[in-house]
Amino acid sequence: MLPWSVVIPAKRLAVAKTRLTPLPDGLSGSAHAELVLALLADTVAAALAAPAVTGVVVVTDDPAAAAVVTGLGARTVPDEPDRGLNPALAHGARAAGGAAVAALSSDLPALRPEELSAALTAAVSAPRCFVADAQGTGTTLLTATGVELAPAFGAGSAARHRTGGALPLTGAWPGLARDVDTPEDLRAAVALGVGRHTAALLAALGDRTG
Ligand SMILES: Nc1nc2c(ncn2[C@@H]2O[C@H](COP(=O)(O)OP(=O)(O)OP(=O)(O)O)[C@@H](O)[C@H]2O)c(=O)[nH]1
Ligand SMILES: C=C(OP(=O)(O)O)C(=O)O
Repeated sequence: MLPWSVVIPAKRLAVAKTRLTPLPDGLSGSAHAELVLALLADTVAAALAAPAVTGVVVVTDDPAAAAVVTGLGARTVPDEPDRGLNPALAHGARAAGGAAVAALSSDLPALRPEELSAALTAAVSAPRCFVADAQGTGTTLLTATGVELAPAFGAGSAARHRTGGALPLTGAWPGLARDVDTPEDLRAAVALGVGRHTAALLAALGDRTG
């Protein structure tokens, strides 16, 4: 098994995941940031627990996100060069170093460590591989072994990654594919079973709103 470095992007929590506004009336705006952070924390925790993963690098300038993910055992690097998601991922991949690097979405609360390990084990089939999201249009995992990561995340990224020569990987990894962009996605992730950070926050939000 190759030793994989996993790079996870996280822009400032307050401005991230604007499509995810499931919060009931009466909750403070900080609940949105708490939810974005819980999704990130569960993703990072699952990645760190994957046997194939030797280290996780989170690219972020958000102090709260940095505190939580370093507490879980990840490393952080500054959000440079401040030109958006793909340059940030390329920067994180260079900082991570190593011959096997993967970019992972930050919004996978139902990710299981064994799913990520299975996908990374399959990712030796080609120099660059990717896993599409549950819709089939986006990307949740992009891998590179011995070559540049060349990330092309963003709307419609699955087609871009395929056109750019990355091999699509499929497998029995529903939590890896289930990214959370909308309230509906969050419900689907909860149905799969979310990690402890997201589960605790949703329970607390339920208590706060009665
Ligand atoms: N470090 C870093 N992460 C980024 C940057 N842009 C986006 N991200 C992260 O990449 C992921 C996908 O980002 P986007 O698709 O732009 O937006 P989003 O936060 O998912 O949500 P929407 O506002 O609902 O589109 C999220 O985890 C973001 O935090 C960036 O410039 N730097
Ligand atoms: C960045 C992506 O996804 P999203 O905007 O849905 O988080 C992507 O699928 O490449």
